[in-house]
Amino acid sequence: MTSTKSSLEWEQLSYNIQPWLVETMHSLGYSSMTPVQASTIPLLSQNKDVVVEAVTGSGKTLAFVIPILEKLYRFYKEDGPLKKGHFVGMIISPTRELASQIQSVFENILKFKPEDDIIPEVKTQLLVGSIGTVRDDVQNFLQRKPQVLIGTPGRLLDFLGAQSIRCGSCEIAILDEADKLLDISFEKIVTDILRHLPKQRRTGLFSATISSAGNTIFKAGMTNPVKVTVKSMNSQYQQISTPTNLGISYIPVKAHLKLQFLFDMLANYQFKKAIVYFPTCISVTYFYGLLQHILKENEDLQEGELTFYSLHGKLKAGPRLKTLSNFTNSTGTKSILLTTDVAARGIDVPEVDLVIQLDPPTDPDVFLHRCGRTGRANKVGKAFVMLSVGRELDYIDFMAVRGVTLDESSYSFDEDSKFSRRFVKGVKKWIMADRARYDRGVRSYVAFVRYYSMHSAASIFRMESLDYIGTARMYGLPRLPKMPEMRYISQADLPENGFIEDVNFDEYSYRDPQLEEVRLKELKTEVEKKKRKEQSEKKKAQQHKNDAWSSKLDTKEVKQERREKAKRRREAVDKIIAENALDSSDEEQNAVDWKDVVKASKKRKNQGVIEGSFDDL
Ligand SMILES: Nc1ncnc2c1ncn2[C@@H]1O[C@H](COP(=O)(O)OP(=O)(O)OP(=O)(O)O)[C@@H](O)[C@H]1O
Repeated sequence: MTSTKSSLEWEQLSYNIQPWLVETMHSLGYSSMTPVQASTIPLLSQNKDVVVEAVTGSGKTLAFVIPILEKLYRFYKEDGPLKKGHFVGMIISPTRELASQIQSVFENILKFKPEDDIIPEVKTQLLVGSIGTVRDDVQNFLQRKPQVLIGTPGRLLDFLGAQSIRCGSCEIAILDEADKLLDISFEKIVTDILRHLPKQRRTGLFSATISSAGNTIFKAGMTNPVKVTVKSMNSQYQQISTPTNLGISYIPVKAHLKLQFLFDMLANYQFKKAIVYFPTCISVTYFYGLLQHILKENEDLQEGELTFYSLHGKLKAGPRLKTLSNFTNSTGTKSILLTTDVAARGIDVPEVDLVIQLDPPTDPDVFLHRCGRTGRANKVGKAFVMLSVGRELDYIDFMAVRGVTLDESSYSFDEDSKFSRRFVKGVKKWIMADRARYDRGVRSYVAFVRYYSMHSAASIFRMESLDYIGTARMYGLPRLPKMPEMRYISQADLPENGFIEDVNFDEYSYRDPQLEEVRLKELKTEVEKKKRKEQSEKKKAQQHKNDAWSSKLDTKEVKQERREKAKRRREAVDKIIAENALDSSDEEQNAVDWKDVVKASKKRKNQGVIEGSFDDL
């Protein structure tokens, strides 16, 4: 079913939810339901499985949180309090951040729950990796008795494996960002989790990008689910896959200017909170360091005008959640979260009004999720994606087919401005101040090239067309790293020994004294090795000269000897013939033949023919 419901009062829901929930929605400022809530809550609260595809920021979270609470009430009414070790609802999320955010949605609602209620207390438990141990989680669960579990796949599966955990009362399971949870990276764990749960439970799949393909439904163990689709309309009343208030633009830019462009935009564009997407974890760390330095040194910006935050999947769960909460709660300055696709899906920071992608993601669905971090819940948002001039511009048509319109950005940028030139100088100074930065830059660059090769739209993002040198310049690298992909650079363009800048690598030092000591030692060994090699080559060359002379002499002597041998043989044959001729005149012909035979035999020898008997000739 495709929803056409516009705003609908909570009181008008076709299924009567708890009255305190209706009041709570008003208290939280949600005066009416969003279309996805109006369509999904009655279905899931009763006895339907659902597959919900609704644009980013359309309120899908409440569309499953309310039915879970409803199921809980029904359970208490019909079966009384939960037995020890049991729970009623489970939500699976692909990231810790999203799991934690869903828990906060529950907490915000539960603050309004009346005390004199059929359920004395409703509790949730967060189950995510690298926060405590599974044993701690189990102990905590048995003590606190939460009715709803929210977690990431790995930890949830481990948790369910504990003997004291009972799944028999589980009435409802939700897969948030279901397409991600059922893709190859999580599928096995998620289907194992679902196997622990009772078959007669309800299941809901939610995402902004999900297909109702039989395979997905089969994997999730659903029977006859209802598909709910909520799209939005553009000004020409056409259905689109992005929220109406979200404007998406592309920036055609040369590869080496991307970072300059980004910094210029962050400094000059009006926004409150921005999310900037980088391709890999290491590139977030690398560019975070670089941009922090540029910011410190920059005279054009006021102190504290911009604040950067760095978030990626290689950080531990604790700092990750803390960074996101700091970014969410930041006020005053322009706040910028530098991140990877770990923060592409589900993250709801209502004040984010700008999203910038340095490159499109390898998966086109993720493009929608990244852009959708802004323009949520009818707020206005702007998303930009940088495309390298050339073949990458085909991405515009590629996304149009998917119902996503990209307009050309009107933001202008002057690469020769003082601001921009200072930026370039700043990058150079930063990278040259410590060779460890170059090493990290090289690793980031190599990781980017590998990332580029993983684009599912491989005909647009071709390895042959990537601007390797421009990209290395954007990474601030004075020298191209040696890697197999360098074969795509034409010989005419390939800089000699990979040098993009004139840098003496023998003097390029590490700031860390220990690293520098090792480098100097290695350099010394290298120099000595080189010297030894040169010496040995010199020696070899001399020897070769001598050898060549003596072998010349050798060949002269050998030839002479051979000539004399042949002469002696000829004389011997002539002698035999002369003696035989005296015996019989008939034999003269034979003598000539024999001479021929000897000649032919010699010829064959010289041609390398294996010699047989004379009869073989
Ligand atoms: N009925 C409502 N009225 C107004 N705002 C709402 C309503 N329901 C939810 N919201 C707000 O809308 C925002 C987006 O909601 P939510 O995070 O559930 O979106 P989503 O559809 O799950 O998005 P995504 O696909 O990106 O995960 C939240 O800030 C939430 O508070």
